[in-house]
Amino acid sequence: MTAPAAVIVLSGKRKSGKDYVASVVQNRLGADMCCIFRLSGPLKYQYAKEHNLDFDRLLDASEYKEKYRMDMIRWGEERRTEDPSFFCRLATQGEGSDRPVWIVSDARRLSDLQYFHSNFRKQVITVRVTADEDVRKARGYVFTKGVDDVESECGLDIGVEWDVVITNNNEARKFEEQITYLVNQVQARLRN
Ligand SMILES: Nc1ncnc2c1ncn2[C@@H]1O[C@H](COP(=O)(O)OP(=O)(O)O)[C@@H](O)[C@H]1O
Ligand SMILES: C[C@@](O)(CCOP(=O)(O)OP(=O)(O)O)CC(=O)O
Repeated sequence: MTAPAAVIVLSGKRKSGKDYVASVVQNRLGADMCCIFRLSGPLKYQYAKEHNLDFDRLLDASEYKEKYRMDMIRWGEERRTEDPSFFCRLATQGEGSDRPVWIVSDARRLSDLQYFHSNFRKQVITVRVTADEDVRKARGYVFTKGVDDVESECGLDIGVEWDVVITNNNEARKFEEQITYLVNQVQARLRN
């Protein structure tokens, strides 16, 4: 495997816009340069297989995914307890891993950040995507006990110094400036 030049690790609460930011950044850098990896990808794949569910429907921002979220969290925790880097490793193998920029769209736990920091110390750019609660609600967020008050959503709320913070509150100009700052950070690493 060729090591990537930059690894963007995104974190943020449900409906803050992690996937949206990942695709905006990918479009800016070009799909040939850049690959989006979701830690929840291999988790959902294996969970769907074991529970006879529709993997594709677990991938989009749908009610179907929300129906199974709590149980997927529980199931994923069991795997992570055995091996904290299990999903980080699986998610970043395979198609796209030869591209120079990786975007990991969904870090949730300190163990996720530790994995990327220890394997890609110089390349990592950590990014927190934030949005106000009313904005997240307008995008479909509804507080759910057992989901929004557990590590899956709160594990990185405090104690992390993010390299970049992107505020995604439907303020196009501010959003654009922050994306440009992030893209510049990536380009600096591509030049090194
Ligand atoms: N800046 C934005 N402009 C327009 N739509 C957005 C923006 N940010 C997020 N959205 C939309 O809000 C919804 C939730 O965003 P998403 O990226 O799926 O959030 P997350 O991955 O954090 O749960 C999606 O339908 C997405 O397209
Ligand atoms: C069980 C999960 O992997 C489900 C994650 O699904 P998405 O990554 O699609 O979630 P959002 O972007 O927050 O809506 C969460 C976990 O704790 O691993």
